[in-house]
Amino acid sequence: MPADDRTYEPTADGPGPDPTPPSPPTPLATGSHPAGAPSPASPDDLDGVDGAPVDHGTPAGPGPRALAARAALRDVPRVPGAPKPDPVLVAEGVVRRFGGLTAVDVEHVEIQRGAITALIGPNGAGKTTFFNLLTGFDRPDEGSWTFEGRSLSRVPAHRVARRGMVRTFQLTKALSRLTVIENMRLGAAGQVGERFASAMFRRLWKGQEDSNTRRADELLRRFKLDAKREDFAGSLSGGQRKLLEMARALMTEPRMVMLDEPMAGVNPALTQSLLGHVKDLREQGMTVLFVEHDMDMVRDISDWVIVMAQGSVVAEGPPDAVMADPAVIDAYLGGHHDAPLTEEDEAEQLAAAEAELEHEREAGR
Ligand SMILES: Nc1ncnc2c1ncn2[C@@H]1O[C@H](COP(=O)(O)OP(=O)(O)OP(=O)(O)O)[C@@H](O)[C@H]1O
Repeated sequence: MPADDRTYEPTADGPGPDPTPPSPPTPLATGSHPAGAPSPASPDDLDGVDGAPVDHGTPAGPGPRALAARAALRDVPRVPGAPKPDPVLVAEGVVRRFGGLTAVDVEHVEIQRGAITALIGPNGAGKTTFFNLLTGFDRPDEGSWTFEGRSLSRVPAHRVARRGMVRTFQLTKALSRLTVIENMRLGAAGQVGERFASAMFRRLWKGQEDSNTRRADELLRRFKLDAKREDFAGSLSGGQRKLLEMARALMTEPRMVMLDEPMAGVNPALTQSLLGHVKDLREQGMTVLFVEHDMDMVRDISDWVIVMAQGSVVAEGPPDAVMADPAVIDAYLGGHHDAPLTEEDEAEQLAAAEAELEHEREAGR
């Protein structure tokens, strides 16, 4: 299958060693930064890509677009699949099975334009699989969805990006071996996974001194990564990688940005800066959908929260209401991956992992 037509690009390779481990999936726990606390922003954070000042509403309170998003969602019924006043993304009957396991079974979901929506749920709830489907990195067994009123079903990832919807994906090993500016140039091509990264990169390298480079440099300045321009992406800290992922996603000037665990592996020193940047996306008129286990972040920046459990949407509403919902707490407590492993489970998982490794070794011979 030609590179441009592939639909599934697993990004199993995570980033290299990070100074801070990812935050554990603590069910609905709160941590270092207070719920709902505004994030302090430096004056630099208030500049848009084009230099226009952007008010993301800190530290004085929510910005104008945040207030508008919350007002628009105020009367939305707090039920799974609730219709939104101005949905930018509508998914209908999306099902993805892996053998006998139904990983995603979303009856109906709508994402409000211009709002920050969090997608939460226990480990294995199907959040990442749903992200992969919506962004063309995987194909569903059933279902359809539209973005800005046009069908996106069966549209491959790079075309999804061209339509204005991008997602961040982890910096794979291949991308870690490229410099920061090279990663940014690659971002101009839309979303590509590791397998195609180097091929795409060679193609892009030809016209390097073009407008893409100018935009890349503007974004690097905005995300305070300009000093790292020529460094290998693999040498960045966990938080800087997240910033790079976000900056790279903005290369295609998207209207909707999907962030997969933006806080995982981020040093507390960079937390507020990252939150500020996500709020900036909303203040610039973008829609944000993000998967996150860090409930502080969810509370702090979301206008709306959608909860998945066992593949389905089980609750929706504003952050505080959702987090107090007994059905949500049950869903988390019922998340089988969150339960402590028994010794037997542990031995079983170890044996399965060893068998898989052995299988790979044999296949490689
Ligand atoms: N390629 C695959 N092959 C087989 N099963 C898969 C595959 N991808 C995901 N699954 C299974 O589908 C279910 C949903 O996984 P998914 O990663 O989407 O959950 P998640 O909510 O993103 O979890 P987490 O919060 O831990 O990232 C899990 O049971 C997972 O093991």
